[in-house]
Amino acid sequence: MSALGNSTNIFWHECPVGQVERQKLINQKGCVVWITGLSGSGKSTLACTLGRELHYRGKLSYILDGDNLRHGLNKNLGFSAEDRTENIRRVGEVAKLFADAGLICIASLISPYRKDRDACRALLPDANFIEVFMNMPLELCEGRDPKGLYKLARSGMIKGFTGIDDPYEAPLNCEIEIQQKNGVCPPPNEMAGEIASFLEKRGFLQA
Ligand SMILES: Nc1ncnc2c1ncn2[C@@H]1O[C@H](COP(=O)(O)OS(=O)(=O)O)[C@@H](OP(=O)(O)O)[C@H]1O
Ligand SMILES: Nc1ncnc2c1ncn2[C@@H]1O[C@H](COP(=O)(O)OP(=O)(O)O)[C@@H](O)[C@H]1O
Repeated sequence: MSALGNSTNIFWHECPVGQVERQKLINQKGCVVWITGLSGSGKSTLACTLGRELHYRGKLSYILDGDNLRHGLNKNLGFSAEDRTENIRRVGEVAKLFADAGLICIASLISPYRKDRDACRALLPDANFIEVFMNMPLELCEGRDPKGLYKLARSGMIKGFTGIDDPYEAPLNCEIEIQQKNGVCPPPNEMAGEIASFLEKRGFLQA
């Protein structure tokens, strides 16, 4: 019996079919690929390309995209520091469940605060949390501006926009950092291939 947060008198129920059994069934190991970076840095594009690459290889994955989750699970949250922290906490917990189910969970969120990303990492065995930093310059992201949000932020119509008047804390010890090469952003399939190779080498693509 334990007391956690606001819940008291709660019990953990073990089930005979666990993560190991599920992983054997689908011949892969559950983990979380956490993609962080500025708006417009290419997180969602990379998440989808990696999902497709894993699908081709016969591996089950699921994408948790910040923008999409704010249409449902997180629709009561805004962009204050507290709400972003709660957003990341919830997604970290959901990602942990997907990894426990045996899936390769691809989370793509700005996740601007280091302590929040580290808290998600701490929910899993360290090796099972693969942090990918989309290290693209603000000028590139702002130049892309596919949703016109940077323009609105510059004009003051959006307050607290990450990279403009709200902070982004770059990872200090991420597993994979993606940068421009000779001033050019690598194509999404090249980045996805790099992550898939990492997963293969670390043994996640077999049980
Ligand atoms: N103030 C502010 N700052 C940053 N981003 C904003 C803001 N307002 C709206 N948006 C849109 O919300 C998307 C980011 O959602 P996330 O859940 O990933 O953000 S966070 O991790 O909680 O910071 C982000 O999507 P991406 O461009 O895909 O990153 C924006 O489209
Ligand atoms: N590797 C890439 N090279 C060139 N353009 C890209 C690349 N990745 C994404 N883009 C483009 O950049 C814009 C932002 O990408 P998106 O994946 O929506 O970023 P985020 O999810 O970080 O906001 C889109 O218009 C997308 O087509």
